[in-house]
Amino acid sequence: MAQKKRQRPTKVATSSDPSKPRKRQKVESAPPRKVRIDKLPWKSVELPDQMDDYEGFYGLEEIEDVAVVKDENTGVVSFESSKVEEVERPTGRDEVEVQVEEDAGDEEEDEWEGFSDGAVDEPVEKSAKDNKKDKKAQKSKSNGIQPPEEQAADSVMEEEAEDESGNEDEGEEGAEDEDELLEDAPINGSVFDILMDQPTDDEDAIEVDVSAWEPLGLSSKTLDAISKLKFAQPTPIQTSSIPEILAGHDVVGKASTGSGKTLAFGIPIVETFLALPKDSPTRKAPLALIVSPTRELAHQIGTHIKNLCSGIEKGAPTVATITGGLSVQKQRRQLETANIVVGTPGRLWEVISSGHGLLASMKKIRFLVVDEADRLLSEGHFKEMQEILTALDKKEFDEEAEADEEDSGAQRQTLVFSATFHKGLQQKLAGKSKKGGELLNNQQSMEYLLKKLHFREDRPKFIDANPKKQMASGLKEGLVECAGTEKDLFLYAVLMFNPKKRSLIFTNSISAVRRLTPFLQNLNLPALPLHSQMAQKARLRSVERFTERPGSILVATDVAARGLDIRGVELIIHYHLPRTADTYVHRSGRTARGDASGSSILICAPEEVAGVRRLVAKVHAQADGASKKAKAARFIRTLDIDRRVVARLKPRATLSKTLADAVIAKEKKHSEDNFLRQAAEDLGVDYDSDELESSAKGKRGRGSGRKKKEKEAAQMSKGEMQALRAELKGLLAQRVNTGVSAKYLTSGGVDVDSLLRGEGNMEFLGNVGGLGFDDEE
Ligand SMILES: Nc1ncnc2c1ncn2[C@@H]1O[C@H](COP(=O)(O)OP(=O)(O)OP(=O)(O)O)[C@@H](O)[C@H]1O
Repeated sequence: MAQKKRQRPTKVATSSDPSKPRKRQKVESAPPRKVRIDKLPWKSVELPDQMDDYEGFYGLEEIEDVAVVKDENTGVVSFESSKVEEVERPTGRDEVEVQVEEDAGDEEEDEWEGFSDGAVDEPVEKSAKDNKKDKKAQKSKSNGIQPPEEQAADSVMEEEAEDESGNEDEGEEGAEDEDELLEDAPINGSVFDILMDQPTDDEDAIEVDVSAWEPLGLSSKTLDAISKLKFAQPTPIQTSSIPEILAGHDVVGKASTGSGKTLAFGIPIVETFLALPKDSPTRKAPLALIVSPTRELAHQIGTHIKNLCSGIEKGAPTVATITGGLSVQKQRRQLETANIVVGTPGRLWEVISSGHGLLASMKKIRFLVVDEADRLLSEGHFKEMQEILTALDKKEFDEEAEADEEDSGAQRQTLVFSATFHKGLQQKLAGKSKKGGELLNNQQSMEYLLKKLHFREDRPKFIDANPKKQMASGLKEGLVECAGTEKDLFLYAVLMFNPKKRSLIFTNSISAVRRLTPFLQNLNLPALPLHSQMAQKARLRSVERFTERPGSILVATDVAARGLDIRGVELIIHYHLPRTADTYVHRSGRTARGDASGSSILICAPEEVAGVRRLVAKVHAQADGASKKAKAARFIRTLDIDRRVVARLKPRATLSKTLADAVIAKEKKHSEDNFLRQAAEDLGVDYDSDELESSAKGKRGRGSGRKKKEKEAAQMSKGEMQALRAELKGLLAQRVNTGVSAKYLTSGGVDVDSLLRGEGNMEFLGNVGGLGFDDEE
């Protein structure tokens, strides 16, 4: 039975707000005209892959942009459409933009048309006209109007759930408010283009000698593309993985952060695509599925592979990035034509399982890549990964009929990459675990999932590109010990000792980010916040500014710990200790990427020092046979900051903290008041904050001291705050003189402002050699 469905007539976008970027222009549409229903361009509907009972749905067809009109008097039903060129081609018909037709059905676009998902790129053959268009797009970018394809790349940050105590859990999609994202989305520039350091047109022309890549057996097309990326030689993980993957093996790859893992799997995937016969149906279907735990990473990987593909003259694969926050319909369309699909598990599952034959084509992929595998195969993403893997391997009735055929899983290669693997996971992946081991007892689910990965070989090739180290070789590690209550002051001091360095400060809570950012800003430091409760636009803007402005400081939760590939991060400061050794590795991995060097400094209270040393020892455990304690001492130095200097910085830090706390307490009180007022209104009672407070009196419990302080801070008057600001300004204008020490006296004291400008007397920095604090290196 043919099912006919009436589609809502397409609205043509109009806007009263000229500042809002519009994808389509307002067009004069033809008036609706009566049409013959049997003459319309009906489209057959593909059935969902997951539907068990097809009965009654065979032959389902749909039509768009047709209104069903019932005559009130006669009861006769007729059909009207304003774009029916397929039926009756009217003469002199007003032009209707084709785009309208393409987009019909995506309801939200009637409201907002500033960005398209645009994640599928056509990386081939840019004509002069295209280049011109690109330049134009660049120009509009600087005007604040972003080309749609770039806006898509911008909408990438993962929305993490975070509890009050600041435990940030990078859960996937779900909780996201699409409307908010759409509203937030358009910002200047594509963060991921910036992150990936896209070459300019002029730079494009320069190619480097890539003979060092030749032993890997790549085609000249791929070598040319690598040459355009200016990567003269492969990194160790690329050298080891590429030939194994090209030889058809499953690979589990481990290599330190920033060591080029993306291209270690990206290059062989692209190479395999290029080697497909011209008429291979796979050229028009997905060849690889790359799953990543976070949106930003997925987009980074997508951009990275697209950059490689854009250097291929002809016939490059198309790449689609499928993450939450963007329209499912559009992503489905992109997926339909993509050869390489990168995405986060939640949205991937949502799109793949939405029907339209996508699952059937995804089942034929030749590569499944699990990036940041330890993260993807653990809590949070487990369920969605499991669903994807089950669906990819599930045989349909027609497949079952072909009993002799090999498992569909055996057709595909599985590539698993990370900088960190739990020992148990590593053993499991390498096929070496003993039955009854820790993993089996404690993580039955992971065991199950590993089986689901369905390696085609009993033992995948385990490649550990740097078995001695998880940390980048250019990384120096240090710790600063201070009283727990003085962490803010010491953070300020460490930053002062590192003038003009692009620094990333990690905290374990959103509230700490909220507090530390204004604390540092009050002290004239260029601090930017980043946490999961920020609006997406603000998050992207922070990353963008951090990327663009040398010497800026990003204060972030662990949302920034994995994968962010920002060039030139010189200093990582762990304001709060990382909760696990792996987090330490990933946080610290945001600096010293590739051949670069960088420092990682932990700020510890005395009671935290022992734990930190254990953690660092664990990270370096594989280095050699020395005792853990000896290793930790070797790898992490205690930085001996001159306490007299810190004492001189204290008055300004205290003032700044008082001001930052007051602003936050006021904001908090304001939102609490609003909440309680609303609750009282809902209950139909009067709201009296004093009454509430007096009823709470006497109930002294945990946190009451803090609450008292908060209350005092919230009550600070405008005048008092102004006075504090003036005092702080005065202090910041003064030189910080270390005074007593003959050493510093001879050096003429310390001018903090000139230090900030990178002009200070570096002797100020005290005895902290080896971490880039001084000129000794
Ligand atoms: N052969 C190469 N030569 C020089 N640079 C390279 C090479 N391969 C990759 N890179 C660059 O190194 C940087 C890090 O690469 P990538 O993001 O793949 O690292 P990663 O190992 O995945 O890091 P993480 O574990 O932190 O995610 C990127 O900016 C990339 O462009």
